[in-house]
Amino acid sequence: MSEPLLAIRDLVVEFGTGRDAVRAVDGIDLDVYPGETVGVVGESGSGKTVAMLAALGLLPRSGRVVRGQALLGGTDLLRLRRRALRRIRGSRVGMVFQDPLTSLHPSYRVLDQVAEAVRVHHPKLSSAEADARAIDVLDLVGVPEPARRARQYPHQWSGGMRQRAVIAAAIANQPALLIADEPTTALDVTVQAQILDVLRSARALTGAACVLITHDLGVVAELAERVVVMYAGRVQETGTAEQIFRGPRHPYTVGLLATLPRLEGPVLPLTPIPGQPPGPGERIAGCPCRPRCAVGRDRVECATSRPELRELDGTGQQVACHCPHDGTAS
Ligand SMILES: Nc1ncnc2c1ncn2[C@@H]1O[C@H](COP(=O)(O)OP(=O)(O)OP(=O)(O)O)[C@@H](O)[C@H]1O
Repeated sequence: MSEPLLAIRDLVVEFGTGRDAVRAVDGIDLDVYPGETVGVVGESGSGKTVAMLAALGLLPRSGRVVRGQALLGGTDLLRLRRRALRRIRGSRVGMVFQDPLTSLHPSYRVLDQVAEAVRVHHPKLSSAEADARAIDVLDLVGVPEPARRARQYPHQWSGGMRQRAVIAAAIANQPALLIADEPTTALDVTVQAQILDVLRSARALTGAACVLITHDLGVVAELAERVVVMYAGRVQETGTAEQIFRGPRHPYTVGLLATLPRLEGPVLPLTPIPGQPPGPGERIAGCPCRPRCAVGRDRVECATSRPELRELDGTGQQVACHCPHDGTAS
């Protein structure tokens, strides 16, 4: 395999300080290879967003990286100065967040905002050239009549069209990496499939690798080649989409999959995973999944020792569990 484009190593992120510090990301490793899509899944609060924000130098003031590396093409983003990082964001890395309204400024025309994304990284372009490039990209992401529509303001666009504009701004500079954080969650169900299609074609057009952060395994099944399952700030399982969907080894992943509606076979009621994730700042001695795990709930080892992420049988699939599933059922 080639070198990873993005390699996150032992990343630890905390909010607050001293005894009140809350560890949101607790030593994760994550590799993204050129051109691939990695789905990062987990329930709300599992640390997916914070991990990526930390890697890109976008943590809110109360958050800090305690240790770790985020290597993009070998350069540690966590050691870069703000200006250098800003240059990388929007050029080598494009970002799409959940709510397009918060990514677009309400008082500027869509055209100005996409053209600005172009101009920041190509300062020598004239404004007419940047506008033309912006209109081309809006066309690529499926905005109808882009030359006319782009002169409107975000509030004149539907949610789905606004997300297309955000995707256009994210890919305008041909990034090597696209980070999409819950890109369809705020949208109407009918529009979600269209936006997934737009992401798929954005990926194909740019050849960018993609980190797709979502709590929705259905979205991951549609787009990702590899899957990382997070819980309580840690990676619990990782493997190819095929491995995770057909032979999950971590009881938590098995539970997550049971919450997925099935298109084939009898219609079964959805089974939520019983219980709640650990609260922020809760100290965990053993496996963080144990209180919600039918397999490990009463095992002493699960209560006392933290399972490390390890490869089980030479397939590349890794799991952090003392008593993994045998992988024969999903
Ligand atoms: N601004 C903040 N201040 C304090 N703690 C925070 C802040 N943002 C996140 N956290 C902490 O980090 C944890 C992980 O949050 P994160 O947003 O990464 O979760 P997530 O898996 O992306 O879930 P969601 O899908 O709900 O965003 C949260 O449970 C919370 O304890």
